[in-house]
Amino acid sequence: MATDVHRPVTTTVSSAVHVDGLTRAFDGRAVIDDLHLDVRPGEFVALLGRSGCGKSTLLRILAGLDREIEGTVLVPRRRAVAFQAPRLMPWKRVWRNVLLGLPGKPHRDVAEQALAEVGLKHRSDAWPKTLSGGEAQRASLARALVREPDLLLLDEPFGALDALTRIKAQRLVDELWQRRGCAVLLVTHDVEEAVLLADRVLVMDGGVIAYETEIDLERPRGISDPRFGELRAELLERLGVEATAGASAA
Ligand SMILES: Nc1ncnc2c1ncn2[C@@H]1O[C@H](COP(=O)(O)OP(=O)(O)OP(=O)(O)O)[C@@H](O)[C@H]1O
Repeated sequence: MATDVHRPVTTTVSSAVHVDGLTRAFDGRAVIDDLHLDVRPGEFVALLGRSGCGKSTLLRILAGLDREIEGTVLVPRRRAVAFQAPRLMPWKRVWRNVLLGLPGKPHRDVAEQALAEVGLKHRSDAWPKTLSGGEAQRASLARALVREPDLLLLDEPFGALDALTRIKAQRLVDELWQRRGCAVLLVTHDVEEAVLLADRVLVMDGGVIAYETEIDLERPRGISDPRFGELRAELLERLGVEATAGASAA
């Protein structure tokens, strides 16, 4: 199911992401330095790491938005990305934003189906500026979903949302992932969010995946589970943050 970022050829590689010896330098400084990563089809992976360690750079490479790389990157042809800023075109109604960039002339129903999935069908005709932050983020998710991705790339999609909206958005992504069965790579600063949602959490440091841990918790997960606290503490330590009650940000 995977295809090469440079040469979009379908291969028989049985992973949703296969990265081998990836290096990306800016002005002679390698931000990603011989990185290896495999994501299984349908796996939910969260990527943590201190600010500036290269998380977004990696995500942009996987999205095919940055090709100035060395190494091997195999990803599915059907992949979609949602960023922290919803990036909606203000002059297009919500449903038209959802269809933006899709090949052919997809029917409005296609957009409305995706909007229904994120609970936003009733805002289909709205202008982006009239949406709340949470609604705009859901529209951005709908735009990713209409691509029927085998790999969904999320770059801090909840970062700008208030706490309550964020919890709702996390639940929505969890539901969508379970329903769609696509692989997800979620870049986040929030350790609790990572432990709540992911099958596996990676910590990026020094240009590589420096640490990873499987989240061996049943779903649905609750932060009151003692094992949740242990995993949270373990990851915070890896991020160089002292775990105190209530600390979650990397
Ligand atoms: N286009 C670019 N030109 C030059 N330097 C860049 C470019 N894009 C990223 N960088 C640098 O690469 C490093 C990694 O940036 P990146 O945005 O990937 O980090 P990040 O881990 O996502 O950070 P944050 O968590 O703060 O979003 C930073 O030092 C950044 O300044």
